[in-house]
Amino acid sequence: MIVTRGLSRSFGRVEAVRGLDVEIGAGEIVGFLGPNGAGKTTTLRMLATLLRPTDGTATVAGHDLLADPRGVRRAIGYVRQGGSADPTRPVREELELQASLYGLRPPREHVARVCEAFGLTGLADRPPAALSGGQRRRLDLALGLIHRPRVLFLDEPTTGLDPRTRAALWDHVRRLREEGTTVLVSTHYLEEAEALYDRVLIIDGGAIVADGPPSALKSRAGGTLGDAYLALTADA
Ligand SMILES: Nc1ncnc2c1ncn2[C@@H]1O[C@H](COP(=O)(O)OP(=O)(O)OP(=O)(O)O)[C@@H](O)[C@H]1O
Repeated sequence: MIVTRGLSRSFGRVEAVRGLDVEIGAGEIVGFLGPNGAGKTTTLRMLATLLRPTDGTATVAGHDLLADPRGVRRAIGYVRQGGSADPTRPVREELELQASLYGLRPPREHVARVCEAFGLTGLADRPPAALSGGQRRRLDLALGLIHRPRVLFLDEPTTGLDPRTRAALWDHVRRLREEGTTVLVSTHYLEEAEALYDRVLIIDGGAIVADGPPSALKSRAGGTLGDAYLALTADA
């Protein structure tokens, strides 16, 4: 579902992502871990066609990033770190607009269900500017999921969420797995990676330093996933 070959991106002299070769199958839920500045966001932005690779290539849901970026965009949802909601448009309208951008005319009930799943029902008439940080994050997630993408990229989705909303997001990701959605999630929460992800990719200095199920990384390190992470990544 996601295949990268030598995918690379430099910013001037900074090699943010260096020759990524990764294959992620349909329905896999993959955690993307790594220190600050390791290259996670840069990778996700390239896969979402928001940033052009300086070298290498990738396909997402069978569409080539460079040859068919529109095909990629139609197949994916992308929830970026800062969120992308229009601060002035009320939540319900924003969700309906997002769905229509993907050619969907969802019945009101679908939008209502998504609002319910992310605790937005009572907030649907408010603009994002009038939401708390965590409520806005929930809207970002709802916007990324409303059109039921086959591939979902989540950039630190649970940062700033309260424990209940975080648990609700986890439930949602488990449901997506049952529906066969492929999800690549960057996170700094190791307990989340252990509880939720089939597989973990650890990136450091722009290169993948580990790739496998959390249990395999733990047994290789002879300790916790935290021990494995610390052994595999360099001090900043
Ligand atoms: N627009 C840019 N111009 C110059 N350098 C950039 C740019 N965007 C990212 N970088 C650099 O590329 C490297 C990778 O950054 P990236 O945002 O991908 O890291 P990350 O793993 O997502 O980090 P974090 O966990 O802090 O979100 C860093 O050294 C960063 O400073």
